[in-house]
Amino acid sequence: MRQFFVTGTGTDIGKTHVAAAMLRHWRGRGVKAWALKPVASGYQPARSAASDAGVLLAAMGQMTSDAVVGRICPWRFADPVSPDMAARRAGRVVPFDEVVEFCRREMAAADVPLLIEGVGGAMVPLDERRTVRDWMVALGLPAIVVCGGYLGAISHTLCTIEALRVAGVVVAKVVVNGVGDLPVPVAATREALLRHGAGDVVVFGSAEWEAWLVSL
Ligand SMILES: Nc1ncnc2c1ncn2[C@@H]1O[C@H](COP(=O)(O)OP(=O)(O)OP(=O)(O)O)[C@@H](O)[C@H]1O
Ligand SMILES: C[C@H](N)[C@H](N)CCCCCC(=O)O
Ligand SMILES: [Mg+2]
Repeated sequence: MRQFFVTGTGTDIGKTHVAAAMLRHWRGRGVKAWALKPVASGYQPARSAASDAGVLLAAMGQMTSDAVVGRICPWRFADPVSPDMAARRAGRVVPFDEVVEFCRREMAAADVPLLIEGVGGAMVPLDERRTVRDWMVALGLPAIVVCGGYLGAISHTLCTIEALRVAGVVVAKVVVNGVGDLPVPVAATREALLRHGAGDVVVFGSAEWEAWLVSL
């Protein structure tokens, strides 16, 4: 099954960037993959093309407009904060059961590869009780965990993986997306993660990454 939940160690870590690369890979091979970004905070309708959903739609070769974005991103909130807070500020809530139901419907209908991007890191609150991790547990999809190469990334990544595993979420792949000024080469971050039991770890854009994509 080529369905994955794309999460990460935090916000701005490259979940959308990695998911878009996967979509472009499939599209380049004539495979019409699909992606969802069901819940987004920091969404500006006037800048829909620059939103996560807009970037994913572009990678799928789809037109972007606020209306089209709504198809893959039904719950959009303006404030660029944790989705529970962004929803509250808008006088709304993130309707957890509806979000899960929306994803399940899309999963059941998909006869092409499907990616579901979370929001922020794996333990980001969706409402007063539930986090992204609860959403992942409800869907039961294998996870792609995107992490960085910054100083602190190793611990953040191991903590994220631990939090997922203890809840029964299968981590299919950890993707080290080391951008910017790095304290050590990304390969060294990967080696450290491997040594400490992170599982299957690849550096984004590496030969192993490409080989994995081809194997999917
Ligand atoms: N490998 C990379 N090379 C170049 N730019 C990158 C890379 N990874 C991420 N970026 C850029 O960094 C920014 C943050 O990445 P991205 O939007 O994918 O993060 P995210 O984890 O999806 O964030 P959010 O929590 O808001 O969903 C974007 O502008 C993206 O284009
Ligand atoms: C606005 C941002 N790009 C994401 N949509 C939301 C990130 C929430 C992070 C909350 C937290 O972990 O403290
Ligand atoms: Mg994103």
